[in-house]
Amino acid sequence: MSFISALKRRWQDADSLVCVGLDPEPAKFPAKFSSDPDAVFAFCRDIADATAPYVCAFKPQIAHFAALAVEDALQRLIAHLHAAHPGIPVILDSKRGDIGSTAQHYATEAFDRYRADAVTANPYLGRDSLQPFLDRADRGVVILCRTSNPGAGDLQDLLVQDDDGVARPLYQHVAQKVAREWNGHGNCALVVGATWPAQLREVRAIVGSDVPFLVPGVGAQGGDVAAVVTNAKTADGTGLIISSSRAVLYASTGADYAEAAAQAARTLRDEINRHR
Ligand SMILES: O=c1ccn([C@@H]2O[C@H](COP(=O)(O)O)[C@@H](O)[C@H]2O)c(=O)[nH]1
Repeated sequence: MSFISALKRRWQDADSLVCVGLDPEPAKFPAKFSSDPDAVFAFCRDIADATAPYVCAFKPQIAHFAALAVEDALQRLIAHLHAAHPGIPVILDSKRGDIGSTAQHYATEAFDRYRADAVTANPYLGRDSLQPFLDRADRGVVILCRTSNPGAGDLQDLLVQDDDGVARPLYQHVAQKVAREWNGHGNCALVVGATWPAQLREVRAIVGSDVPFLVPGVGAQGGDVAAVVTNAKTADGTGLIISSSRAVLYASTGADYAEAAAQAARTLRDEINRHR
């Protein structure tokens, strides 16, 4: 099943738009992991198993594994997610982007090595840099549009003339490219941060209802859940993958870490659903 089909099914089956981000930081792990040589895998597995009933997707962030030189733990974690939670799509957050010949290797890394259902990608190098990802029709390509960080506007807000001579911010061009040219296989999604409610509304107006949004920035970054849902949901009350990492992962650093993570994911799901 394609990424988009699996996502749509999961939105319905779990009645959830929540994505749990898997961003391991061993310094924040509960004490029981201090002498575990496989702590990164074990902690992420426990969090995923506890939160699975409440999510539409998982999003491991590759830098958190690579910095610790535990890419093998990421590989085993994604294998575990597929085996233990079939039907929950896995989005590898690696924000790749390079010339086409190298991008081909990044696509192989994400989809064949890690077996991710979707990958985040940076559009800055243009269409050919995304093509190896776009060509994998069964997998998702989640393209950075308006990111959640405070400096997002430094480049993404720069005004650029479109083909009709109208000046638009760069992030709107990305949205237009996806809607009009890059989504031929129907496998694109966009990253739009929860910290930018006005831009969420603008981008939804540009792309319509066929392009899901991955929305990081609720929880630790302070994004307003109600504004996200109100401004960016589609007519059927879906269209969103609202991602939270630290606020779920480290809801408790005590022995109850898994239960606390499950509670945080459930609470977020319920808050989102009140506004759908
Ligand atoms: O615009 C973006 C794109 C990606 N991210 C990633 O999402 C999580 C956010 O973590 P929180 O702990 O929920 O703040 C993290 O992996 C980022 O790399 C983003 O925040 N904004």
